[in-house]
Amino acid sequence: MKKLAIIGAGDLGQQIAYHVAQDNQFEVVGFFDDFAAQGTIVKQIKVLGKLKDVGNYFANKVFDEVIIGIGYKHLAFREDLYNSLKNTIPFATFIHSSCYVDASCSIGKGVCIFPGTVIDQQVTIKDDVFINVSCTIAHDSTIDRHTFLSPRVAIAGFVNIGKRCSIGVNSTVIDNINIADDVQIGGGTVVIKQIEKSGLYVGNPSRFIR
Ligand SMILES: CC(=O)SCCNC(=O)CCNC(=O)[C@H](O)C(C)(C)COP(=O)(O)OP(=O)(O)OC[C@H]1O[C@@H](n2cnc3c(N)ncnc32)[C@H](O)[C@@H]1OP(=O)(O)O
Repeated sequence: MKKLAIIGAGDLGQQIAYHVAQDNQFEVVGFFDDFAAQGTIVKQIKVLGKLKDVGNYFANKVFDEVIIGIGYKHLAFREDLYNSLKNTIPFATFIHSSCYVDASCSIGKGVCIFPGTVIDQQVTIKDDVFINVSCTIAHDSTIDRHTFLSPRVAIAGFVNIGKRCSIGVNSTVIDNINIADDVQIGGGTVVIKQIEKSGLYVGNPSRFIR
């Protein structure tokens, strides 16, 4: 079994560690976190070091692959971190075994998909996307890099979601919609029109608030 390290020992990192271990896909060997002391035990998993230490631990074969457990409030940081490591450290792709992902889909590196998600035909999920529990992504849609889907997001067919977007819990995006980069969607939002500029959108139908 491959050995996995997780960057971020906070809530999201801990949830990833739980699902990965419970699903028996990787052996989780430790966290890297700039805000937790080296050697601290978090949910029975050791903090191996800071982010600057990732390369050394990989060189010493402590882990085989890494995944990022940094949440939706820090997507630009996530992108920088991913780009700084991607040429030297292998990123894991974790798809919980309870998900249905059609064989025609393309799933990038560093992608993490929590239990119960359904992804239909010809969907593209680019690198470092995080998808929380029970999302539905219908056919021919694309989720671009470093985007975060909260629980139970529903995305219809032929939808394109940009980079570094955060889609709130239980939101809906109807078919043939394009959402720009750096868009944040509040919980329960219903998107029925194109979103062409970055910012925060809420409500049914969605409206720009800032
Ligand atoms: C496993 C997990 O937990 S993953 C994380 C899941 N979490 C989420 O999905 C959270 C999504 N976050 C939200 O929905 C938040 O309300 C945000 C980010 C949209 C806005 O938060 P804030 O910046 O604090 O905005 P604030 O609460 O001041 O609201 C601004 C206005 O938008 C409205 N508003 C805020 N959120 C929503 C919403 N989800 N739907 C409709 N209206 C909303 C407010 O009523 C307010 O309207 P008003 O100016 O007419 O009074």
